[in-house]
Amino acid sequence: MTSEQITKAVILVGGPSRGTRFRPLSFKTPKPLFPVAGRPMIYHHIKALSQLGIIKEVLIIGFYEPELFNSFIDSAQNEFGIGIRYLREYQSLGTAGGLYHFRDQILRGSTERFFVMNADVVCSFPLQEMLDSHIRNYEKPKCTILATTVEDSDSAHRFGCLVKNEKNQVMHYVEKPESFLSNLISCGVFLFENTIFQQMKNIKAMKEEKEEAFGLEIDVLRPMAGTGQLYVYEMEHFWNQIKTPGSSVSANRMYLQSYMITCPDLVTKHVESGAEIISPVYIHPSASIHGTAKIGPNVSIGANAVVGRGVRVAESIILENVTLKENSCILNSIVGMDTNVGEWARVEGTPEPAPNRPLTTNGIKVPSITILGGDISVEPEVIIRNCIVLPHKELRNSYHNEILL
Ligand SMILES: Nc1nc2c(ncn2[C@@H]2O[C@H](COP(=O)(O)OP(=O)(O)O[C@H]3O[C@H](CO)[C@@H](O)[C@H](O)[C@@H]3O)[C@@H](O)[C@H]2O)c(=O)[nH]1
Repeated sequence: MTSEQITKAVILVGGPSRGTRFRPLSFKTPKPLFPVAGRPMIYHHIKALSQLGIIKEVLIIGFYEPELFNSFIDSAQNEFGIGIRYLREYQSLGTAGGLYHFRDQILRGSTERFFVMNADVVCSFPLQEMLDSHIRNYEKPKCTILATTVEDSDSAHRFGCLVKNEKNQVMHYVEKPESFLSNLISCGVFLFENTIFQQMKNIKAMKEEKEEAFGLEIDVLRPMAGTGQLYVYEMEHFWNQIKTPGSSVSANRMYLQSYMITCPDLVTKHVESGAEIISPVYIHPSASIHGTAKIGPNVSIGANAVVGRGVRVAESIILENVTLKENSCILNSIVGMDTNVGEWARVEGTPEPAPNRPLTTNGIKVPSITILGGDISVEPEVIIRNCIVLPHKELRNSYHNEILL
């Protein structure tokens, strides 16, 4: 086997009925295109795939309207020189259902094997290492799963949990187990041999009879555990899920910090006005930053944003067409597009302590990052702290720990 035989990759993006925990940020932009480190979430997947140098085509599979992806696909094809297509499921077919439905497209051109990546992960994507171990070390793998160890055993139950042997073969796989199985979890990135579709054919027939959803993890991977065909590649660098808006702020930080070392062209080192930049930061070239502003660390600022005199921004994502007026301060927050923050206003949150915890406890909102959903006006001098604000609001007073509908 040689690595040249790899030709394809699939990114599973789901559709509008999924990713509800990501609201209000997914109202205008589909979650897979939400900007993290200044680029759409799945840009980072495609960038990593392009660095392998052998991927001929990336198929984005989901049940969003195809038009939503057109301009992203055009610009990513130009940048990376890889064919990229969006394939739409007529309805949610499940994580294996979409793959199986489009198997002819995936296999077209004699595809030997293909990556499958969940869209909603932030990851250092050690794809070359994963591919090398799949090819070199293993006897007869049908699939290799990218895995990582979570330190906090209490959170392992939110993922696919794996038990492996000394040959890195998966002996047990349980998707989101009710009781503790293992700290080794699936990162939602897989490498399949093309023969997987023969296996899927039989399972699919049974599923159709029962009219059940067809899931990659439960229906395909779990039965492969203990058969010697399912392997694991354990990664060392950063990985996380992006389920909540808070996790997109951590994802922003992880990509910016990593690009500062691996890809310095993707971060901004200085701006013409001479504003103080505390790296890592990404600022869109069309944004205007006053020379007395102080930006960073871990900030991304979108197109046409205007950042005024004396503004302070740290640990935040500022989307396009946002205006931050004189001496306003934004910390641990996401400011949605077309928002205006008045002079001396403060928008601040609390870094997410534990991802996926409930929004409220006993009816009281738990402190978290602040999210201004978009098209919001924050009047001068008000303080918005630990709040989630839905779009199209005028905030004339200060609010703490509230969800403003
Ligand atoms: N095309 C398509 N995509 C889908 C569908 N359903 C979900 N997806 C996409 O498939 C990915 C997995 O989503 P979920 O099914 O919601 O699973 P999860 O809770 O994120 O858990 C998965 O990822 C974890 C790592 O982040 C894994 O640990 C876990 O085992 C599993 O693979 C996401 O990118 C989601 O958008 C579908 O019907 N069709």
